[in-house]
Amino acid sequence: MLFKVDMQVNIPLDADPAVIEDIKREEKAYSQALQQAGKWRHIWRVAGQYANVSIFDVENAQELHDVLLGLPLYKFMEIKVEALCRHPSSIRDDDR
Ligand SMILES: O=C(O)CC1=CCC(=O)O1
Repeated sequence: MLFKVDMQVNIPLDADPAVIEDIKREEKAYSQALQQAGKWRHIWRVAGQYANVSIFDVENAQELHDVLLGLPLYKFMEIKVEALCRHPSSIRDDDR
């Protein structure tokens, strides 16, 4: 199943910069491993915001839930999820 996920990151102003840098490093590794596995299909920065728009390709909503709760930055995020389905005009074979 494909899902569009909007992630807005809100780091508290009083957070320890060294701790946050560690979490961001973990976040990058976590995200890139899921991208390599084909689960996190796309990630784009939203211009002008500390936010991204991502497309996930997972088995079901439970798997997406588990992936999102595992994000190292999860506790600093506002997350919005929308389920996607194939558009009748799509020419892509891998859209489901
Ligand atoms: O910077 C972000 O948008 C948060 C994030 C998600 C995956 C990643 O590597 O950074």
